[in-house]
Amino acid sequence: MKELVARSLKYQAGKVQVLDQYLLPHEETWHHCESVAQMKSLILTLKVRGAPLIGLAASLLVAYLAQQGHSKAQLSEAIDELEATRPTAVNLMHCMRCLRTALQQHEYVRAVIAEAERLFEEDCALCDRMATLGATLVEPGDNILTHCNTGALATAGVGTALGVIHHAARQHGDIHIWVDETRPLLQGGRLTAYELAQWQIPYTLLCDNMAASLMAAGKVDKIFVGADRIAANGDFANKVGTYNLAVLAHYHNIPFYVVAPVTTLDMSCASGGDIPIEQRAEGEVTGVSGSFGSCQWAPKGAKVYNPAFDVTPAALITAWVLDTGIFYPQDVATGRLGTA
Ligand SMILES: CSC[C@H]1O[C@H](OP(=O)(O)O)[C@H](O)[C@@H]1O
Repeated sequence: MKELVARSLKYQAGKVQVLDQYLLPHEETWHHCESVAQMKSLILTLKVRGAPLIGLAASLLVAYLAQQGHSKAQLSEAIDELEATRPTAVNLMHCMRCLRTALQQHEYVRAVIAEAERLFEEDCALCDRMATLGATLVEPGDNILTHCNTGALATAGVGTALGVIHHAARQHGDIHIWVDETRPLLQGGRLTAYELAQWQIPYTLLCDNMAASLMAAGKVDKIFVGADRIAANGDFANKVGTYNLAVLAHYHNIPFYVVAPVTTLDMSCASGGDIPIEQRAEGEVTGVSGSFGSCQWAPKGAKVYNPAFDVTPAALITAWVLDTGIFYPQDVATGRLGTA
């Protein structure tokens, strides 16, 4: 396998290495991953996270196991297990489907390794295409609001929605970013703030429930978010709280853009109602535990609702920024969403 290096995932010195995103921003710790069980745990605990990245990390691990001499049957089992780790982000299923096809080849070891390398390098290239396309929608002086984390940490390239912001800031210089902290796991407050600071892009952090008053005050010009799965009719699933922003943006006539690789499109889902939504543990809502502290604020035994994602209907979306182009509602209506 060739050396592959991204912001939070790399194959280097013969090892699959992942940056522990749960410990960011205060600790940069890399884990060396050698087994399916270990990769599943890293993905389930969001130490490895981000729709494109979880697919790529799983792919690198399968390629590593192939290189280590695992049998076709063992690799097939590994692919099935990894594919079932998190149900919403379709990039994971896309990557595992690609490896399953490679595994059917006679020279399956070489084919699986080549496919994992292709997926990694392809994601890096299409992040740049999306960022370049999306930056054409940004104007000098824009105040842009974003949700969760969709940067280089979540992909093999510059990111999706945050990649657009990165390229737009390089072009216009004077844009400012409103960062939703993104309860309960604070991907915005911990990771997006961290990436924007490293890129020296001005930002202001806010609690998710503050976005409405910001829009009412006319302080948000555009909203850019990522996606975990886009249905055939343009509805999409993304980090919970995205739907809130879309409804508010519609009410306040603020352009609302979703940015994702075309592999996020799942034509087998006719509409958003067909997208499986991951439900997560109560402890993420009742308190916090990790490098950023540990305490429980809710009473013991509190009942909790903790969906990791929500679904935004296509009617609330201004445009879909994919690596194959920028698509508008009329493109969805004529079945052109995603076509190059
Ligand atoms: C380019 S990342 C897309 C997507 O993934 C994130 O989910 P998670 O942090 O649970 O892995 C979030 O929904 C991002 O918008």
